[in-house]
Amino acid sequence: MKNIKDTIQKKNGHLKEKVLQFGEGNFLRAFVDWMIDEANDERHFDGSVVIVQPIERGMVDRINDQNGMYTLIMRGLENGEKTEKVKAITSVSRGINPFEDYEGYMAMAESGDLQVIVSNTTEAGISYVEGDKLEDPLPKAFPAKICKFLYHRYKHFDGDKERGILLLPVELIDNNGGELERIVKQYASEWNLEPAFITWLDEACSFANTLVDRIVTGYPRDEVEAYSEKFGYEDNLMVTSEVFNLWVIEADKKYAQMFPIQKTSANVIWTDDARPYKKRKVRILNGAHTSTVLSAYLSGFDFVGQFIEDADYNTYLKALIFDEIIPTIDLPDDELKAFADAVFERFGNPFIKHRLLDISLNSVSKFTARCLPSLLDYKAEKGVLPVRMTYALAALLKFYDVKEEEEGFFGVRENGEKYPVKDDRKNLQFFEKIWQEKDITILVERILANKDLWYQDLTEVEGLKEAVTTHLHNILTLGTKEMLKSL
Ligand SMILES: NC(=O)c1ccc[n+]([C@@H]2O[C@H](COP(=O)([O-])OP(=O)(O)OC[C@H]3O[C@@H](n4cnc5c(N)ncnc54)[C@H](O)[C@@H]3O)[C@@H](O)[C@H]2O)c1
Ligand SMILES: O=P(O)(O)OC[C@@H](O)[C@@H](O)[C@H](O)[C@H](O)CO
Repeated sequence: MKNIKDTIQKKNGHLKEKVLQFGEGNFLRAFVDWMIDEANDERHFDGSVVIVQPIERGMVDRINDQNGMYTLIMRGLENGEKTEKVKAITSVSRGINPFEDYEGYMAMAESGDLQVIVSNTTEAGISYVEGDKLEDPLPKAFPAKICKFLYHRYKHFDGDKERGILLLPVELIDNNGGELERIVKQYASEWNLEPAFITWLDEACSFANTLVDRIVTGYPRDEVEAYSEKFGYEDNLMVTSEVFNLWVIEADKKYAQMFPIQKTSANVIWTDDARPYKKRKVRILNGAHTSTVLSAYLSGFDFVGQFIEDADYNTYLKALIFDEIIPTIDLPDDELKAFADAVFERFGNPFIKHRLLDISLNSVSKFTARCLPSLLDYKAEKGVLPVRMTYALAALLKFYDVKEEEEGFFGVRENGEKYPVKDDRKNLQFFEKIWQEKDITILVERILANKDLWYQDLTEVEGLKEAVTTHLHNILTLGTKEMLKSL
């Protein structure tokens, strides 16, 4: 069977390369590149995307093998009706591996066509790494790479304010644009770059805070053959997602003219304040994922859709969202409830097979960022601890009862199956060691006291140690699901 590149005509081959994208993962390809594809189809943008691989191991070769093209399959319910929309995405002009083609990568800094930089380097990407230098061809930290790239551009164009860049990081951390800007400036100061460069960053560039929302389930492993048959071509980069999409961008409205993706059917909001949207989404949708999937996986489920169908998990999740998370968010009640109802519908999407093990990746930092704020706010407001959220923390501890083997760290679920646990190696080593402790009270105390995990000593939260110890004890004796039913 022929490949997509030999079957589909690249309709936008003539476009100017206006966007540089750090990250070649499923999410960006099913979200940003799709929006740009729509904007090109409707002749609002006329720009293509150059994808840069942010870390040494990646897949830009595979992207180039397909001439940047791939198929996006969007599936879901619209007004209760099942819907499937298929689109061959042709907005990506090419991929660059900067570890192999440094010149090609830096040439982009000199491009007069370039207007926008998008990034998704996971929650780990926007961070400071000590020791990165301007002389390093590719500094390790992503913000250091950006600082060097922008400095090169600034020098090349002699500080021309017309050559600034709109930066749109989509990493799911608080204040993503602000953080990227802060660390870029930290490197600029450490590297003694001239003050005029900082002025250029301030006046010609914009680091926008953004919030993204779309469930992207990636390569449809089990359905690839059927889809290839249907499309009449082979595509190694097929990606599946839900139909729902939302991109909230906090930036000056002038940028909406330059990058007019809101003119398409994509759901894009340009705003002065993205924080309420972010809080609502991260606490309700991502918080619900992280507080449920570990327990559900231990109980024997593999996909989100399965636990939504289960009466006990459904009841647990409703109470968790409506009684424990929503009261901690300061937004109109009807808006929050509408969003939560939509999340239930999205989790129950009959087409979406969202693997619990995929969602479980890096659950410690996810719990800290996505669940802990709700738990602590609830305690502060009501004076008592939220029972389901504390249960979720106990389930996390059980999920991280791991042992290291040659291929990584593994836990064992209640049906005896082994499962991989993926997280920071230091965290996993800590959990392996601590689980040798047989006294549950001591075990919980040591885990909650570890500030490297939670950025604070959780034993200082009144009653938390006791609540988690009781839940964990019951999980170990009654079983994860039996314990959940009793909440
Ligand atoms: N899949 C979704 O439903 C979804 C939705 C919204 C946001 N996201 C966010 O997108 C991120 C990636 O998800 P995906 O589905 O594209 O995964 P993926 O595995 O397909 O892609 C991961 C991407 O992250 C990059 N990356 C990994 N580690 C990095 C590091 N240390 N520094 C810099 N870059 C790094 C990789 O190069 C790759 O481009 C997740 O962290 C998630 O928070 C995902
Ligand atoms: O993608 P992660 O691994 O950061 O988190 C897992 C899910 O919670 C996440 O992918 C959601 O599906 C997504 O954030 C929806 O917009």
